[in-house]
Amino acid sequence: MIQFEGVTKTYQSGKQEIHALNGIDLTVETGEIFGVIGFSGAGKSSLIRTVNLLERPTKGSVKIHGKDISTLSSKEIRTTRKDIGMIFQHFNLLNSKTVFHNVAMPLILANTPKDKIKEQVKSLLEFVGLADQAQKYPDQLSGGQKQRIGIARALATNPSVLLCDEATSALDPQTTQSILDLLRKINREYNITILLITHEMGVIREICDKVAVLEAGKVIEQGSVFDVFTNPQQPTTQRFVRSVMNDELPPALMQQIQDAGGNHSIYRIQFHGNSVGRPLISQVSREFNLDLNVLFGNITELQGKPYGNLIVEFIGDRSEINRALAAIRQSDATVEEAENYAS
Ligand SMILES: Nc1ncnc2c1ncn2[C@@H]1O[C@H](COP(=O)(O)OP(=O)(O)OP(=O)(O)O)[C@@H](O)[C@H]1O
Repeated sequence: MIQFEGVTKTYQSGKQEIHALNGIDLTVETGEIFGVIGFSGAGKSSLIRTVNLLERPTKGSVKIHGKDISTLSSKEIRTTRKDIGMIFQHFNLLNSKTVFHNVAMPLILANTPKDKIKEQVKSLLEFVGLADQAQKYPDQLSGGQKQRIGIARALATNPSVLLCDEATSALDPQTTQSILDLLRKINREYNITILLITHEMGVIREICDKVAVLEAGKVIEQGSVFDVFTNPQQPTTQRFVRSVMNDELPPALMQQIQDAGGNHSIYRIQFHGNSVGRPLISQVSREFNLDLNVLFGNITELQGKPYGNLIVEFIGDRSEINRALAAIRQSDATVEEAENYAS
């Protein structure tokens, strides 16, 4: 478990004070994949650097498995470092050393016997799918392969926590997917807690259990990925969610609605849980004698749960529309007026 309690980080830049973190309270439970998202300058790197002991909080504490890491003795720091693996956007490999040597590095530093190193590096390279690349140099490999070496190196000391600093930001979408699959495998098979920072909401959607949104050094929203994606509260969170959950009407259709004039009753309906599989729209149309014009729709999966999103024009008697909306709200669905689309 990682706990941030009132974490503040202030940098001194000449005479200027830069408040990178302003009282962060977050708890990452053991075995969780926790994502922190924010735009550039939000404070993500500063946050992750307080966990790997590269920065000390100006105020507040960071606890790993209940222990405040700022009060550790140098011996405890060495032990704690072994318990925290880290991977980086630009991999941070030693280009003059072989793949084998890069992965072996943390074990060499920990004075591990040579035969043990050989055995462990072999099994790590097998785990990340690079068993046949041990004698190559990083420059001879692709970005995805380099990140796999980074991951093998991070796992060498059997950490219980893995920190990922924009680990897929330099990779193409297909390679990103394979690295995210590998991270999920590490989490599930070894119960390693993963804390990742990213500016890509797709990464959060793909593998995280929980998410926190960071803005100007503060957590402005946090929760389960399902809750935050289906009901984002803050404008910044809504922007991030929109970047991956395309639920906007095509401009030509929007124009058509506006050109038609009149009062449109256009609503956004979100289906969760049991309501996803039900023929709610046709039932409502029949029962309340309404025409329902589906303008947009998609069904996706979040954390293994189906989630549907429809934008629907209700055509018919106003009082019947109101009754229909009340009936939809009674099921596992939420309805809100899509005001932007009305003329
Ligand atoms: N060592 C430092 N000295 C002075 N200011 C710093 C230092 N490190 C970060 N900052 C400042 O702190 C703020 C937060 O930076 P940080 O790198 O933590 O954000 P970030 O969300 O990781 O951004 P990016 O995605 O661009 O890396 C920024 O205003 C940055 O300029």
